[in-house]
Amino acid sequence: MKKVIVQRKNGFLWIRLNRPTCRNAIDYDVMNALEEILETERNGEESALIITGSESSFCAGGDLRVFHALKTEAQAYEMLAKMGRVLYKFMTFPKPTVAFMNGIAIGGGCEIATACDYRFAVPEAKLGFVQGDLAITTGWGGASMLLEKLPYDKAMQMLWSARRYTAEEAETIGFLNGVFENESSFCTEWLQDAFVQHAEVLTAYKRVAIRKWQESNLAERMQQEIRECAVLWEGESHHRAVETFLKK
Ligand SMILES: CCCC(=O)SCCNC(=O)CCNC(=O)[C@H](O)C(C)(C)COP(=O)(O)OP(=O)(O)OC[C@H]1O[C@@H](n2cnc3c(N)ncnc32)[C@H](O)[C@@H]1OP(=O)(O)O
Repeated sequence: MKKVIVQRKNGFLWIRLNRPTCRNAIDYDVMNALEEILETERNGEESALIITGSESSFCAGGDLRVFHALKTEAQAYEMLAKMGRVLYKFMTFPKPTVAFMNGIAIGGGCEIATACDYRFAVPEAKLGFVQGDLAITTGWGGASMLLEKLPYDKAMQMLWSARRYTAEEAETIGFLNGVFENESSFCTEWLQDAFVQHAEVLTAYKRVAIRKWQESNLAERMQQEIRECAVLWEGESHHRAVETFLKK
């Protein structure tokens, strides 16, 4: 079974995270697949990219079973920086990007969504930067990207509280651009009229945004954020919190 499914529908590129038994958590195979897709599809024919999850989850963040083997700061940094590079590629993808959160979006799942230009969810989705509960920060550059997308106080509220928000609350705070009953209503009520037909207009606008992020050294800021997380990762509190989850 492919862990990441690529589909082309009505001029859009769909990426579907496909590990439903662990709520589409991200492991190394998923990171590698995403990196390859983002490289090969940069100049593809589709006008925009949509990322979603299979069955009824978007993404439960990093695969805690796999990454719990990483104990030291250096080991953690290597993994975190790898996904950080993938999310920077997402953030600076030359076309519009959309996260359609078809269910739970937790931890790194919210970091992936933050890298996208737009974020939508189904009404029953729960969303949160829960990393704080695991005694770490966002480790894939999510905080730096969130501060580009939300007003300062709203971004910090989501990060500092580590709260799980309902879709309605996440829309109110500005993390979500809208809520749709399902993928089909998202497509007919939003996606099909969202973008002009002239693809060169879409990419030209995206370059304007990307230039701003390049000039404000977003890549470097994400790296520094990843270093902060790697330091905390090594701590006892983090390892204990993950063990508690894994013992459930
Ligand atoms: C490392 C980068 C930074 C981060 O992403 S930190 C955040 C990491 N993610 C988390 O802390 C989320 C942990 N998971 C949860 O809180 C819950 O499982 C979640 C997502 C709310 C779903 O709850 P439920 O729908 O009730 O499902 P459940 O708990 O019974 O889980 C079903 C199976 O999926 C597994 N799973 C869920 N999230 C996972 C994860 N992140 N890594 C590895 N395995 C994960 C879970 O262990 C369970 O497996 P099993 O069926 O018991 O074998």
